[in-house]
Amino acid sequence: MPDTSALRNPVFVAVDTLDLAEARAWSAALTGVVGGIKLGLTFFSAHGAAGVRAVMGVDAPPLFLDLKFHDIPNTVAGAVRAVAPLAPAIINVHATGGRAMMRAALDAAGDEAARLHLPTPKVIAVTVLTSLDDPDLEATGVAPPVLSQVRRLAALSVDAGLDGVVCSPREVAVLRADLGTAPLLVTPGVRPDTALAQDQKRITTPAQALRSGASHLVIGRPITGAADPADAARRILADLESRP
Ligand SMILES: O=c1ccn([C@@H]2O[C@H](COP(=O)(O)O)[C@@H](O)[C@H]2O)c(=O)[nH]1
Repeated sequence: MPDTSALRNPVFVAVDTLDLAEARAWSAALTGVVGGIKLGLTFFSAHGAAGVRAVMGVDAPPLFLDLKFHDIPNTVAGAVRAVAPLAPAIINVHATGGRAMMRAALDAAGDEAARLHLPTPKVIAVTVLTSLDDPDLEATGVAPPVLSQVRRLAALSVDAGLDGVVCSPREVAVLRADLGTAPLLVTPGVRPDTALAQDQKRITTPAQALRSGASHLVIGRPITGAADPADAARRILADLESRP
């Protein structure tokens, strides 16, 4: 079974590119360095399941297939069944899809993995995108602060039986206190001190995210945008190891 334990290596690199050759090169360079590879909407929309297979070599670390499904329960269940043969370690849905949709995703993931004799993927839910702040949330019709909405959706996700949530590292400490040690708390919005925030609005450093209780850190452009992605990832990991 793929090891999704964050304690061994918490960093999942976000491979966000339209270019298949570039994705393969990053994956090869980062295999053995990072704890996992995250493929999301950019890559999957361009290359689909065949692209995922091309990027995930035999030695590749666990796959987080970040497709953020958000639809009615029957449709999400179908999408989950469709990606199950790719053997992702983690898949996700939007928590705002509601309890029945999250249950449908969970059930489909378990049933299809069993049918295919594959390990069951962890199913987690996105709470509030890390690119949103309080005014952005309010503009969507949801009352701020973001933290309240994150707590509400995280509680709903765990109550629905999901394995954890995607949140910003800024919410992790509160969610650990709310939910305990079991749920995966997967955090994008992670930026080393020297990196630009870019379109991320709720960020912390990798060390702060881990110290707060994140189980997995999703880091994309600070690694893939570097001249030497493997070196950038090693620096982040060395920094994490050097801190108590
Ligand atoms: O709330 C969310 C959910 C998912 N993401 C994804 O994580 C990576 C972050 O990449 P960076 O380059 O480190 O910003 C990206 O693939 C997003 O789709 C997120 O950022 N926030």
